[in-house]
Amino acid sequence: MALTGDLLIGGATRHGTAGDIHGLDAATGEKLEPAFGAAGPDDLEKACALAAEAFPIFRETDLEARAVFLETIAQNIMDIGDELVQRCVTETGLPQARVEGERGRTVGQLRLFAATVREGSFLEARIDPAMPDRKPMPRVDLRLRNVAVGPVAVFGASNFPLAFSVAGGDTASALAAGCPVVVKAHSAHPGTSELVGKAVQKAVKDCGLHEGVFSMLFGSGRVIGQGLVADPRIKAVGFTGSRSGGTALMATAAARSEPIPVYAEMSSINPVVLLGGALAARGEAIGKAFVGSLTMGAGQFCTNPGLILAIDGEGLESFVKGASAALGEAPAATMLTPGIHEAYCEGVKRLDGHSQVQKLAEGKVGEKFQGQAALFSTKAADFLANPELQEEVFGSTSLIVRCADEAELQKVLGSVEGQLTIALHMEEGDHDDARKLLPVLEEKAGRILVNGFGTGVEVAPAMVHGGPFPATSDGRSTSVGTLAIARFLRPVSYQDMPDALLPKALQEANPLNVPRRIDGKLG
Ligand SMILES: NC(=O)C1=CN([C@@H]2O[C@H](COP(=O)(O)OP(=O)(O)OC[C@H]3O[C@@H](n4cnc5c(N)ncnc54)[C@H](OP(=O)(O)O)[C@@H]3O)[C@@H](O)[C@H]2O)C=CC1
Ligand SMILES: O=C(O)CCC(=O)C(=O)O
Repeated sequence: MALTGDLLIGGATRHGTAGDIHGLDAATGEKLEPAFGAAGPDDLEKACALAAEAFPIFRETDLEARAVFLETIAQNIMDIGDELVQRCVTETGLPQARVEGERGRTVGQLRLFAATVREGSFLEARIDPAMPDRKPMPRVDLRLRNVAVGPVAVFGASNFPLAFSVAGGDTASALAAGCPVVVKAHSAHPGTSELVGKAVQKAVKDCGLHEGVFSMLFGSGRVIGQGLVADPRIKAVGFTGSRSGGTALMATAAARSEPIPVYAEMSSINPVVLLGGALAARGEAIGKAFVGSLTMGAGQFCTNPGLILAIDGEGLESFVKGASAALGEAPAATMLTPGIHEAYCEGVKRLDGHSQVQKLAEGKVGEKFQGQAALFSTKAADFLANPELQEEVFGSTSLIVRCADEAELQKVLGSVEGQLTIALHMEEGDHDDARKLLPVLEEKAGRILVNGFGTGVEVAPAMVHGGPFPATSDGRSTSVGTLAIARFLRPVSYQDMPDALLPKALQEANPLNVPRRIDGKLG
């Protein structure tokens, strides 16, 4: 399919006239064709108007029809074939196998949401039947279900050009909830975005849905992205990216005359705690495994292990030995954009130049836009005294914090900001120490994992890919897994509503056959 660089506004395509955006070859920095036309105010207006028009119809689509729509998107993405993989590899510098794997994850995610919609428990249907004879007061008939919140703005992420982008988890969960979506495409992979966007647009048509269910705009975040979040027809936002971008959108959403929720996944350094028994038993092996996680995808994962915590001693030295040896062999890797590469190099330079930080090891030197992995170390007291050492360096760099004892380890954990993940490495003999740490780990992170690393998030019902600020803007939510749908739903209660007027999910005969909690019990 020849790329056109057009905006997708409902069922139409049109070339934006507010400036040109070019994808870049991530490996060389060269401009790629075609030029993508940035959206202007009229395009934004049209996309939001169509989304608002589609909303009342789309939110009441049959569950089966909505599930088929999600499956059709998945199939249409697969039908693009190799062209999608090749364009994505060129625009992002990610290896082909990774892009193919991510495509599998993306379509798997869409199909999982289709199954979630069919199953129906996301509606949270509850019925508390009337008790006319209750004394001293009769009880009213109360019925509750979730409804979609309204049109959702989705910001594609640079580092997961498929799974967290145009048809990624935010879009899939918003559509599953019954919300039309307007995507602000990430300028780092516009060709990939157009191909996937057209697959979604075609699915809307294939399934006979209102054209306003999906639109996609190119343009600068500060202009078109801000305009989208400020538009009164948008009722929620999904975002994955930088802390500065996420917090800017939170401020815009909060300043509206009708404030709306922003679900932004932003900054996390994902502490890895190495307990004594594990270090003694297999410190070197953990060090080697850690480098695998650190360098995966050039370290451009929000779950990247950016902080290692352990009590100083022989065990930690064996970890350092294993990690340093593996890191020395780690090839440099092309980063997503020249800007992200530059930010990474600056971050590494900052750590390298810090008077309280020592460099322990480096990966192989690379070419122009390739990131060289690095491992640093500092003392816990210095880490506590220098809060800037907590700042995320987005890429393959990590900092070891050497603690004097358990109390200092607890103190360091208590000082870190909210995280997506915290990993514990332990043996059975470490259970007592781990038990003492669990309360602070629960307070700090959305996912606590054992003897592993946070990279490579499973898309599953029990997954939490979230965490307290700044990991996300709302630690009560997840952007991965079936629970992600809850971000785009709100409960409505119906009191003494005649059966004929009730939504199907709450009618006495349960015509949708959805799970319901009757008088507090699942029936
Ligand atoms: N923790 C994580 O998961 C991730 C963190 N990052 C961090 O972000 C840095 C830059 O990467 P990038 O992916 O471009 O992330 P950004 O946050 O810069 O961009 C993400 C999206 O938000 C838009 N945007 C950025 N700033 C604003 C703003 N003030 N108002 C409205 N929209 C905005 C961007 O548009 P436009 O590009 O047009 O400005 C883009 O579409 C990385 O170096 C890394 O530090 C990146 C990816 C993931
Ligand atoms: O680790 C993963 O698979 C997902 C990571 C992620 O959400 C991100 O890097 O933005």
